[in-house]
Amino acid sequence: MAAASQNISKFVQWGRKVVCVGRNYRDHCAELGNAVPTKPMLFMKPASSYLEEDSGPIVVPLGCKDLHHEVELGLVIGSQCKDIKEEDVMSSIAGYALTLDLTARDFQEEAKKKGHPWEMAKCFDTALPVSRFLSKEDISDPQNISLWCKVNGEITQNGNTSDMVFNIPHLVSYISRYFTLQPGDLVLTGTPAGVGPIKEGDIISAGLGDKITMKFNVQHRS
Ligand SMILES: CC(=O)CC(=O)C(=O)O
Ligand SMILES: [Mg+2]
Repeated sequence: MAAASQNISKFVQWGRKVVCVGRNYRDHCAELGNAVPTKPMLFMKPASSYLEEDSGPIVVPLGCKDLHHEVELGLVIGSQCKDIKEEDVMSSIAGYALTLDLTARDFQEEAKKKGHPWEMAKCFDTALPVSRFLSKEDISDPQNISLWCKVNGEITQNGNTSDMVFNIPHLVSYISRYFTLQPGDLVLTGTPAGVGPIKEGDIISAGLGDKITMKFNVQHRS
C-alpha cells in the first residue's frame, strides 16, 4: 500500500493507551531547567486527545494562556509487550507516527508547583496531533532521524532522535515492566529543545526526516 494512503486510525486503536516519555532530550531538559532523569519519566494521554491532520484545528484549552508545541517520534505498537527484552523491542513495533505532545505550559507549571498531576496540561481535546501511519520500511533507522517543528514558517525545533537520553529499545522494555503494551498503543518518545508557544491563528507544521510533514491550524475555544 502506498504510504500516503495509510490513515493512522487504521493502525492506532482509538481505545488504546498513549504512553508518553518526558525529559528524554538533554537540551530540552536544560531549556526548562529540569534535571536529566536517571530512568524514563512517564505519563499518559487519553485517546480522546488525538487529532488527525485534516480533521480540524488544534483548539487552545479553556483558560490556557501558554500552549506549547513539542514535536516527538511516536512508536505504534504491533504486538503485546509485557516484560519485553530490549533485543525483542524492534520486532514488536508495527510502525511510526510524527506527533505533537501539546502542553498547556501554564497549567503544567501550576501543577508542578502544587505537586498535582499533569492531566490538565497534557490530556485536553486535540492535545495529540498525529500524522498518518509510517511503516517500518518507511523509516530505516528510527534512532537516527531528524524531527523539526515550524510555527508560521519559522523553525522552532530541529532535533534528531539519536540524541534521546533513553533509546527506543530501553524505553519500550522499561514501560512494559509496568504497563502491558498492546497492539495499537502509541508511545511518544520525548521532545528536543525549542518548545514554544502557539496561539489562535498560528499555523504549525512538523516533519520527520524527509519522510513526512504535517500541518495544523490553531483556534481558540469559543
Ligand atoms: C516538560 C514536559 O512537558 C515533558 C515532556 O513532555 C517532554 O517531552 O519532555
Ligand atoms: Mg513531550
